[in-house]
Amino acid sequence: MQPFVIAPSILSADFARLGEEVDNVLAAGADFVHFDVMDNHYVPNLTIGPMVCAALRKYGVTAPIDAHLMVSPVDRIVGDFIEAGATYITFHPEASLHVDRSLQLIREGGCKSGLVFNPATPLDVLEYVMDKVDMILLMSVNPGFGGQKFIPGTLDKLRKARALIDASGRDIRLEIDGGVNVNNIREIAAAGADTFVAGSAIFNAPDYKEVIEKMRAELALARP
Ligand SMILES: O=C(CO)[C@H](O)[C@H](O)COP(=O)(O)O
Repeated sequence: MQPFVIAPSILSADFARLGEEVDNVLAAGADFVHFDVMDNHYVPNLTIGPMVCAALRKYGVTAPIDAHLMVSPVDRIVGDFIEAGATYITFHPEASLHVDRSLQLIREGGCKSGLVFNPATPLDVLEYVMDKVDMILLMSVNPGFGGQKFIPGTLDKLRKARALIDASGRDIRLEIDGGVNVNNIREIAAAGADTFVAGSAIFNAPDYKEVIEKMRAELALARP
């Protein structure tokens, strides 16, 4: 299993001070920057796009940027995120007409690729593209908004995804996104996740370092 990674979702950051917020959360111990892209079409909200990703790189952010595309269509915007300096590009299989091609586009651009599954979306498609994904992201809320409650049924789905990854023998990250906090992160890790997106739990806290340290202490108990 891969080392644990904490990926704060900048959806809950103060957009007016985004560069500073990203600096602060990385200085507080975060590993990745989780970058939520919403198009007011695939999901009922509108956020940030490749220009903001490029701006963060220009500002000096060197940490991996994990771009979660909640957009449809997918392929048209993939090249822009590759250019903008994204590290991972993940998308929802139902949002792409040609899942295999979208994954190839991401890899050919030099980025790591991944698929995202909503709470009620089955994992079936993985059977055919396991060799083309570097990350599997399970949504533990319905996508579109931060600050929602973790859907407990996701724990079983995590166990299924973990079994698929282990059976594949490949180094694929298993990321979880939605309602992750200090109180549930250990149970989520025990179910198989290794990469943890947390938005409101980190950015709504007065001290980012304290929350991230508490999360790491819980993770250490999940995998002693
Ligand atoms: O993708 C998302 C919503 O679609 C967010 O990343 C996610 O919900 C994180 O926010 P929080 O930790 O507050 O639940």
